[in-house]
Amino acid sequence: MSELLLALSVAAAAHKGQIRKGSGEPYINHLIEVSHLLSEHVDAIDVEVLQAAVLHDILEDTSVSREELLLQFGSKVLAYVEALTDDKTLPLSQRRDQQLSHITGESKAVKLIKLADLCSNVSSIPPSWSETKTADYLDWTHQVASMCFDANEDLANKFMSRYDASLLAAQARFGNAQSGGEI
Ligand SMILES: Nc1nc2c(ncn2[C@@H]2O[C@H](COP(=O)(O)OP(=O)(O)O)[C@@H](OP(=O)(O)OP(=O)(O)O)[C@H]2O)c(=O)[nH]1
Repeated sequence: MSELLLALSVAAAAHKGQIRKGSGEPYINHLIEVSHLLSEHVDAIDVEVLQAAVLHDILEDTSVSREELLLQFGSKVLAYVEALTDDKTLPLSQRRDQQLSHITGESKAVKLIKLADLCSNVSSIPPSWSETKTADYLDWTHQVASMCFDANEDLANKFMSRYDASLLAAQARFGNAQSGGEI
């Protein structure tokens, strides 16, 4: 318990001032949701996996270093977080290619966190996104999530129900393929 609270406290300080694109909520809410999804759907989950879930964006989006993570949380948590960290200097299409080529070979723990992250993201589509951007994002999250489905059936079902709901919401908003739209 205290280990998880330490991760939440470090993440809250590091992501201070950052907001979610979809809802405008504080970014920490997303990290809480991802760890909550894991604790709800995965039996006997290791605390290191929950800590890494809370810290999964910290190297990508804040100034916290690998050395600090190693010192405070150890090599296992650092390895999980590194596996979930994209190289933000690359263009989006290359980052996506890298994710697709790596995810199949990742550990069960990394796939669980990725699946929970995508569960959160798929039901938080920013209202400012265009039809094309929304359709592309839904397709992309489905591709990556599918590669993680073997990690946990319950979480896979959760992703699919949220994906279906978001697809319906997008179709209602933009119109579906029969009416000439892209979704
Ligand atoms: N769906 C969603 N995404 C949000 C939200 N707030 C932040 N994000 C982040 O934004 C990225 C998706 O937006 P992009 O495709 O980069 O598009 P944008 O910069 O034009 O907004 C994802 O990161 P990523 O590193 O590209 O992908 P991922 O591996 O985290 O999924 C996701 O983590 C939100 O409220 N909803």
